This record gives sequence, structure tokens and C-alpha cells, in this order.
Amino acid sequence: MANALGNKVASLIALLAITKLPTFIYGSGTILIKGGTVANHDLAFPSDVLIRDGIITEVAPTIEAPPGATVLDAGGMYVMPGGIDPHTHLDMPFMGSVAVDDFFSGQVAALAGGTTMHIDFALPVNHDLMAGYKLWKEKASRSCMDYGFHMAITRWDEQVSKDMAELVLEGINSFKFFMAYKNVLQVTDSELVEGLQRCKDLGALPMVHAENGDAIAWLQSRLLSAGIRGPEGQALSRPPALEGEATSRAIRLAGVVGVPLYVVHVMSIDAMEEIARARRSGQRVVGEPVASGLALEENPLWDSNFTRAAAFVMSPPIRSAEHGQALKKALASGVLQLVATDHAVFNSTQKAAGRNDFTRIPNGVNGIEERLHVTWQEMVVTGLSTPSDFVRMTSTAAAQIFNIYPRKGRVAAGSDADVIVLDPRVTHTLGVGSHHSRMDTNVYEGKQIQGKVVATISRGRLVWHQGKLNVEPNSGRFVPMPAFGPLFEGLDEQYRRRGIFPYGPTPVLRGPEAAAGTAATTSQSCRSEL
Ligand SMILES: NC(=O)NCCC(=O)O
Ligand SMILES: [Zn+2]
Ligand SMILES: [Zn+2]
Repeated sequence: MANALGNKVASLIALLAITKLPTFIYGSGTILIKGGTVANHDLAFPSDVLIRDGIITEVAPTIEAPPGATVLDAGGMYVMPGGIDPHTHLDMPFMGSVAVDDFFSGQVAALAGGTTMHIDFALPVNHDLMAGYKLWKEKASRSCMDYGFHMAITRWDEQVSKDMAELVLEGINSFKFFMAYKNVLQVTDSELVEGLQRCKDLGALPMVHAENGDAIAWLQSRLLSAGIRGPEGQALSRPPALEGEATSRAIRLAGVVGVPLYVVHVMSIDAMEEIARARRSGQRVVGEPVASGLALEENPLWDSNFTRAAAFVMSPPIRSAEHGQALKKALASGVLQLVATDHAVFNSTQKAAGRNDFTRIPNGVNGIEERLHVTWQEMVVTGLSTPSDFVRMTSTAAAQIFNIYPRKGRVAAGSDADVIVLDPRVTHTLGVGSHHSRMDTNVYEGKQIQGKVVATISRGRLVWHQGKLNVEPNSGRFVPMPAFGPLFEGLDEQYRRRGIFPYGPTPVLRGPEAAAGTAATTSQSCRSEL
């Protein structure tokens, strides 16, 4: 209660602070971006871009400025589709606290960092999906940018199964299953397979938080008994093996059911290798690293300053640099597909709930504002990836996977005017002093970035330009995401050719039927087709 009130006050203060910023009036809803290099995921080329009334209307070498248009000079800069963060937790109640960024403050931060759409995880209320959906719609009502929802499934019954169909009609095409957070969000394997099958039938993408929650609970109690009570316990209780095991289990179960799978926040070599193996075998598995897993390393968890250490507590944990390096290479080579944040922010006071017991520190770190800059720095500035690759991993892949491409994720005539301008020459430093989130810490504090988003256009409005925000509450839209996206295309054929149940084997005939001479199809003969 006290927290909720605190959040409301903080929310009001943030709103006042933002509305006090100098605002500026730009043209007539027409924006011309001149002289930049348009970077889409498949091609980068010099071009002007014209935007009218929320839509990109023209992409051409030279466009005359229409009367009254706002003209942005993008000489020497990249013009790219706005970022899509596929994994956020705004205003989320979790581990006895409520995340301090709500839909407005989190989205303001996102826009300042070049992200123009995010997909938030709606949580059921007492396992009730429709109540959770209703609550999340209310939470999102003050939005100032486009958003969608995933829905978490926290137990299995007939009602959940029915509600999933209802939610698909509402425009939710992905459901998340937690294999960790025992006795809170965790599902059993039997609940998971029921959910995977239902996702397959509905054409919705199942997502997993893949860690072995039972083994983690066992390790947590052993560590606490041994007197390890600080944030370092987070790393020690959630070793990479437990992430790898759960990732492998989820992938294999999805393979048995015959449904694509999306693995959220891949933080370890162990999990990444399982995804690589599955993809090599032809299975449709998406791996999502998060900015923190690419750029940070676990040392701060051992910091003697509790507040600093606790700021880094998330699940799965931030790991050694070796894991981050491997994840970046996997991302560059396409083993992993897209970068998210898992933005779930709890301030120092909230994190202090676990001062004497690391299992009570609310899990989560910031990133919604930093994701594009961190990815640019780690992937493009280092030469691992090209600007077009950057677009793929921060925007286009999410739009494709969640079936809203090319409306989102592309700079092209007819697409939504969610566009950013990135100047690769500008250097800046990340941290609390310059961020727009309500957080009082920043896990990227002091990180130098070469390249800066200097303009963000959201639904045709210039909302961030030259360090100034011009956002309006209630201006964001829910973006419905249709079922049966590209990951489902042709999938049945693969399973039919491999003779996997229910496409393959027919019963072995025995007794009178066999005597009648009807031959059974063996699994072997079906599999030989592949
Ligand atoms: N990741 C994390 O530490 N917090 C948010 C909840 C989740 O995604 O597991
Ligand atoms: Zn998770
Ligand atoms: Zn998450």
C-alpha cells in the first residue's frame, strides 16, 4: 500500500518534471529527414525519408520539403526503425515490491533511448488471465508510445486454456512460462507441456524463463545455512548449469509437442549452446539475450556496498565476462536473434528488503533506455556487427517474430513512422545523472558510448530531439499481434515428414486387423522422408 502510494507520488512528480521541460511545436505532422543513411535490416543506403500523419510516406534519394514540414538534417547519421524492446516489466508487482517505472516513466525513458515500442509481460491475478489482462490494460492507459503484451501462464486448468484463446483474439500472440520462482510463478513440466500444446493449437509463441527452479531453491537454502546471505548468493544459487538444463528441457519438450519456442533472457554459454544445437537440428527456437547479459559482468555482486551489489541482482544472474563475450558472438552470427532488456526496476529502498537474505532482493535491472546504445557499443562499435545487423537485433527481428512486420521494424513507405536518427560521431556517458527512468541507480553507470540517438519519432511525432522530450500521456496505442506468425509457417510439414506424433505413426495392427492385411505405418518409414 505504502509502495503503491509512493509510486503514485513519484509518478506525479515525474509527470510535472517532464511537462516542465521546454516543449517545441513541430510543423503540421509532416517531417522530412534529409541526407541520412537509411539502415534497414537487409540494406543501408543514402536516402531522404518523408513522414506524414504517423506514417512513412516516401523513402527516396531526394525529397522536396512540403510546405510547413519540419526538416531534420541527418547528414552523417543513420536513419533507422525505432527500437522494439520485446521484454519489459513496467509497473510489475514482484517479490513484495512494485517496479518503480510505470508505463509512462518507462516509456519516456525508452523514447529518449530510441525505443518506440515495447512488449510487456502481463501477469495473471491469482492465476486469472483475464483479470491480469484487464489490470495491464489499465496500467498501460497512460502510455506515450506503442506497446503490446505477452501473457504469463502460472498454472494449468480448463479456464486458463479457454482464456488463452480469448487473449489471442485480443491480439496477444505469446505466452510465457516460468520454470523458476518456485511456489510463486513456476510451472511444472506437465503444466508446461499442456501450455506448449495449447500454444501450438492457437498459433501463439510459447516463451520460457529457463532456469531449474527446484534446484535453485535447494541451493538457496544451503547457501543461507552456510551464512552466504548477500547479493553474491544470487550468482552462486543460479549457476549456468541450471539455466542450461532448463533451456534444454524446454527445447526438448517444445520439440516433442512440435511448437516453436522463444527463450527469454539467455544469460549463459550453457543455454546458448542448447539453442545452437536445437537450431542446427532444424528446430525453431529463438534466443533472446538482454543488454545486461551482453555488456555487464558479475563482479559487482561481490561489492561490499550492499546497495551497489543489489542493483545488479536479476535472474538468471549476470555472469562472468566469458559468457557475455560468447553471447555477443552468438548474436553476431545469428545463433541468438534479438536483444531485449527485461527492464524491471526496483530502487535501492526496495532492494534493501533483501539486505540480510539475497532471496528477498527484488530481481531486475534497468535497460529500456540504454538498450540501443549498449547494443550499438557492444556490437557495432566493436566491429562484431553492421548497422543493418543492429537494426535486425534491436527492431526488425522482434517485429517479424511477433508478426507485426513491416508495419513495425522497417523504414519504408507504408510503415508506421517509428523512426530514429543515430549520430555515430557523438560520445556520451550512461548513468543516473542523465537517464529518464525513476531508478536511483543505473547498472551502466559511467559506461561510455560512441554513437547517440539524437532524434526519436514515435507514430509520426518528434518526441526526442537534441536532448529534449516532447511526450504526451495517453498518446500510445496497443498494437495487436496476430497469431500464426512466420515461425509457424510450414512447421506442420516438417513434423509430418519426420513422422512425429500426431502426424506420423499409426497404430500397429495386431490380431484380426493384422490378418486382414492392413499394413501399419512404422515411425521408421515416416522418418526416412526427411
Ligand atoms: N529477470 C528478473 O530478474 N526480473 C524480472 C522477472 C523475470 O523476467 O524473470
Ligand atoms: Zn524471467
Ligand atoms: Zn523478464
